[in-house]
Amino acid sequence: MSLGKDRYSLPRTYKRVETAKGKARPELKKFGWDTLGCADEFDLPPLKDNIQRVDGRTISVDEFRRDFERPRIPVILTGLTENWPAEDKWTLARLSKKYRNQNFKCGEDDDGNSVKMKMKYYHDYMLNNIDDSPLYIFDSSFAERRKTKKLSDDYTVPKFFVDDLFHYADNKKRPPHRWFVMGPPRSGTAIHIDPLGTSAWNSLIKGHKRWVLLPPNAPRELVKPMAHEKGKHPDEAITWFQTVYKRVRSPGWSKEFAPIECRQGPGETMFVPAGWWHVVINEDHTVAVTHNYCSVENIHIVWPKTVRGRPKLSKHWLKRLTEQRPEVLDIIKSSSEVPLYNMNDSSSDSSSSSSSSDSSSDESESEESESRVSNGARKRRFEEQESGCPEKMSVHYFSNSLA
Ligand SMILES: O=C(O)CCC(=O)C(=O)O
Ligand SMILES: [Fe+2]
Repeated sequence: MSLGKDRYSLPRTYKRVETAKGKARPELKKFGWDTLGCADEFDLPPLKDNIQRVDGRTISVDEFRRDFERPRIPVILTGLTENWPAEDKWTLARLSKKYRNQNFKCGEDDDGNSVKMKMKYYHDYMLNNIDDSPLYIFDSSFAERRKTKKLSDDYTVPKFFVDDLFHYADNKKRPPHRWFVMGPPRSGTAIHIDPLGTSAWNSLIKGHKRWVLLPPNAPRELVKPMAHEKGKHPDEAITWFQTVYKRVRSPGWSKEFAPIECRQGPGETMFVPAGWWHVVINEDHTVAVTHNYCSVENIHIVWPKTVRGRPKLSKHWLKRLTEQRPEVLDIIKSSSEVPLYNMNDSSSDSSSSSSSSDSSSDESESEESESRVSNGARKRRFEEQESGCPEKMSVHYFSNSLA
């Protein structure tokens, strides 16, 4: 059925792709990656675009906070990428030339290690694969690697998102927060809530993404594929769009949990407020950048989750915020589930958390480099916390709650 080696342009692509696939999704070895024939048959239902769009060039930061960030309303900001070098530089042709021999993360193995592929092979794969749910570049260390860090000069963090309070934590200690994202049609991100109560922005440079967002209080049993819907790709966007999508669009779906949907086009920046479920599928070849952040508007959500999930980081962060942003302490105090004075107490790791392995999860992520910088990895992105967050961050951050 599949053309195998002949499908690709470069002589080594087939081998490299097979190796990456074997690590990222060993369970597909027997079943195969293109067995469902989605490349031939899969069509998304007609679009019902009902998201608000606002011109990012004319709305002020205060207006954005008042109208969208504070009330946690999703919105697409237009016009923000207008002068970004990425507009010219992030074509497939230019990226695949400039970063030809650089490795990018396109998956994660069962032990949480990044699965990487050289850009030249990924590019060939991206253009020529017929996989049902293809490998997806979701790389959070691009800005830290000598030969790929220039990518971060190609865009500017929009003014609405500049005040990221995690910025006060040491860069090595803070959770992964930025991802270079590139993938073919049918690749995407399964339904999830972003980790640690962070909000996100996602600027699309090339191609089109279909998004569905559901409110934070939508019941997880209804928004995630049920056992009989999971099939061979239980944690993939394509499965969601083939199953749950019908449910959330049916007349029986509660108005309270009404979906917000759109097709995001080039130059559009999606704002995903803290706590919202979202699922994304690429309609064509896409290139994007996304950041997660903590601001004065969501720190009341981020703080208690960080204390639980990342106790050691929370102490370090509190110290820095006390020194440099004392005005946010009141918000922290009123959102905190434990008295802040307990935070210096050596017993607080266990007393402040729901699980005795909190501190070890914090230890394991605070130093290591590979998995802490990883997102996009199938595993990391989809493994869930008790509270229902699959991860943009490494699975190691949350090993406490995955147990
Ligand atoms: O562009 C995408 O695939 C969505 C990414 C996303 O939701 C995430 O990284 O949390
Ligand atoms: Fe997300």
